Amino acid sequence: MTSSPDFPPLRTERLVLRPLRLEDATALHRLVNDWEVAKNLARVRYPYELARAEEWIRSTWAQIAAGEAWHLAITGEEGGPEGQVERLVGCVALTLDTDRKGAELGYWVGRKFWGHGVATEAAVALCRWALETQGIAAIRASALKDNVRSAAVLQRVGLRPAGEAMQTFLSRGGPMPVLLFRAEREALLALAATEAPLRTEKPVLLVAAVALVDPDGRVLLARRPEGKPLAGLWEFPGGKVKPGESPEAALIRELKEELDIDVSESCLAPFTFASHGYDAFHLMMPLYLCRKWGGMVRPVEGQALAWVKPRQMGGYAMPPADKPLVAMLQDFL
Ligand SMILES: Nc1nc2c([nH]c(=O)n2[C@H]2C[C@H](O)[C@@H](COP(=O)(O)OP(=O)(O)OP(=O)(O)O)O2)c(=O)[nH]1
Repeated sequence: MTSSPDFPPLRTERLVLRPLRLEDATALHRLVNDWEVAKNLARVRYPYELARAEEWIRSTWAQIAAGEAWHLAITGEEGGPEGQVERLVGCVALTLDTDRKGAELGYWVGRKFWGHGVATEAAVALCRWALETQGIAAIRASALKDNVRSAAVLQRVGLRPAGEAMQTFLSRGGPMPVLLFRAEREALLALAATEAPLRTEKPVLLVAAVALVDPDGRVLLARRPEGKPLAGLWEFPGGKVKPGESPEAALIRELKEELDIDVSESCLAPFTFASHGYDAFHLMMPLYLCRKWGGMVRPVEGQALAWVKPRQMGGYAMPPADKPLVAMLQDFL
C-alpha cells in the first residue's frame, strides 16, 4: 500500500485515534526511541532507527486493509501560536488472532504524556470499537511483571489477571516474565454500558459570546485576527469555555482579556444560541446580551472593533454560525 488506509478516526474525550501517516515517522521515532518507553515493549528494538518507523507505518496500513490488526496513532490537540496543532502522543493496537476469535491489545505513550490517562482512554476506545465491529469473543494483553503502570491501565480497561508467562522482548534481547490479562466480550460490553458511549462523530465545542449593546442600540463586533481560523470575519466577542468553567465565567474572563472591560454575571442576559456544524467540530455558542459594563472598550489584542446597528450587520462578513443570530438581533433590538 502506498497511502494511509481509509479508516474513520475514533474520537474520545481528548484524543483522536487514526491510521499512522508517513509524516508521523519523526515524532514516532522521537517518542519510542526512549529507553523508558522501549524497555516495556516486546516488539520494538532499541535503539530504534528512524528508517524502521516508515517501514513499520507502511506495514500497519496493509494490516488495517486486510482487517488483521489496527495499529493507530494516538493524537491530541495542543494550543500553539498557529491555533490548535495535532500532536502524536503514542500508539494503540489490536491484533486479531489467526482464528479471529480473540485479539491482543498493545499500546505505548510518549514519556512526556504519562500520568494523564491517555493509554486507558485510547485502549478503551479501540477495544470498544473492535467489540462492536469485529465480533471478537475476548481481548487479552500482557505487561512486564514490574510494569505496575501498565497493569493498572489494563485493569482500568476492564481486563483481569490471567496468569503469568515468559515472553520474548526484542528491546531487552531475550525472554522476560510477564503478567497476562484477559476479558470476555460480555464483561467488556457490560463495563462499556455503564460508561459514556464512544463518540465517532465531531466533538462539540462550547464557545460563549456576547452582544454588547451601547445606548444607541449599536452592537460591538470584533474582527478575528490573522492566523486564527475564520480570520478576517467579524464576530461577537467571546471565546472557548475551558473545562470546569461556566459560560458566564468564560465570557467575563474573555471580555477582560480581549476588551479590558469588567462585566458582572447579573448583567449577562441569555439571548439565544448558535448550533452550527463546522468541518472539524460542532459549535454550540450561547449568545448573551449585555448593556452595562465597567471600563472603556479597548482592543487589547490589536483586533479591529466596530459598533454596528443590527440593520447594518449585513455589511460585515461574519462566520456562518452567526447568520441566524444577526437575524434575531435585528428583530429584537
Ligand atoms: N467568539 C466568537 N467565536 C465564534 C463566533 N462565531 C463562530 O463561529 N465562532 C467560532 C470561531 C472559533 O472556532 C470559535 C471561538 O474560538 P476562538 O479561537 O475565538 O476562542 P478563544 O478566544 O478561546 O481563542 P484561543 O484561545 O483558542 O486562541 O467559535 C462568534 O460570533 N464569536
